[in-house]
Amino acid sequence: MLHINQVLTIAGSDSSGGAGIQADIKTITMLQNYAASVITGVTAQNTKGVSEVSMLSGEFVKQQLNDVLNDLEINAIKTGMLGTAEVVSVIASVLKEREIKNLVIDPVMVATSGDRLLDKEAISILTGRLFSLATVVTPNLTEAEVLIDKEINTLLEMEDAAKEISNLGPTAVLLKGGHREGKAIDLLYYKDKTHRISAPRIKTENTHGTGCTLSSAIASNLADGMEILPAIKKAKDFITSSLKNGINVGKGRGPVNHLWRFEKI
Ligand SMILES: Nc1ncnc2c1ncn2[C@@H]1O[C@H](COP(=O)(O)OP(=O)(O)OP(=O)(O)O)[C@@H](O)[C@H]1O
Ligand SMILES: Cc1ncc(COP(=O)(O)O)c(N)n1
Repeated sequence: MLHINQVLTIAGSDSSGGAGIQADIKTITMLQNYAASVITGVTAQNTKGVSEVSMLSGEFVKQQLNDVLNDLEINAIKTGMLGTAEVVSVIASVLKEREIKNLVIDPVMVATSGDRLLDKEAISILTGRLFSLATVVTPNLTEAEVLIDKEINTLLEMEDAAKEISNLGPTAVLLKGGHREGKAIDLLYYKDKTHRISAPRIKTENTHGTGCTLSSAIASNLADGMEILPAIKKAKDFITSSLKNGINVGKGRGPVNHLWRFEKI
């Protein structure tokens, strides 16, 4: 019987299919792993923005999570849109109790369109209770600015920020530079060292779901037993390729898109 590694995404649904749970399942599947999904909430959303968010109760999220973890052999977990303090609390309690090994936290706060996806009061619970369980946290520039309460402009400021965020307890911090100009440089702070993970900037409007795709790819690579640095580098190659293949779906920022050409190593 074929063995397949199992990856769980805990995130919200994007009705237009480009970000959130839908992006995660596509990514994990493309990387030839099995995707389970605990849904935290549902967004009414398209490529132009989010019109409505409806969150599930903490209790119902907990039930989904326990049902999955009681049955499947999950090798890695990624979290995306968590929405409320109640949901973040429940997830932190369950994951702490279960001693999860490979946990990637994408601290989704605001969609590219500017719509809020995490309540303000949930941020301190996210940083105080979930970050310390994480293998990697993957803030974008705006999220990092909220986390350290400082503006970040230069690469050196990005380095300092990644280091400062690592004080919140994750094993590694990948500060994404997708929203800057020039090369797409992400900064990894891991084991007291900074690494610049760089790729050419792809000229495209179709960037919906880049953060979700990157964090799912990292989780999937960790599930395969890869170490943190190669798992992140391979995920960066994956998102760069998926950006090159972005498709014109919808009238706003279209989704990234994957080609069937990634062989398992
Ligand atoms: N135009 C681009 N060309 C190349 N790489 C990019 C581009 N835009 C984003 N990236 C890369 O995509 C990944 C996601 O980064 P980004 O900063 O966009 O995260 P995000 O804001 O969380 O994503 P999202 O836009 O989905 O919210 C990073 O590796 C980043 O460097
Ligand atoms: C359900 C959900 N989760 C995450 C994002 C962030 O992705 P993006 O910043 O690309 O809009 C989103 N838009 N929707």
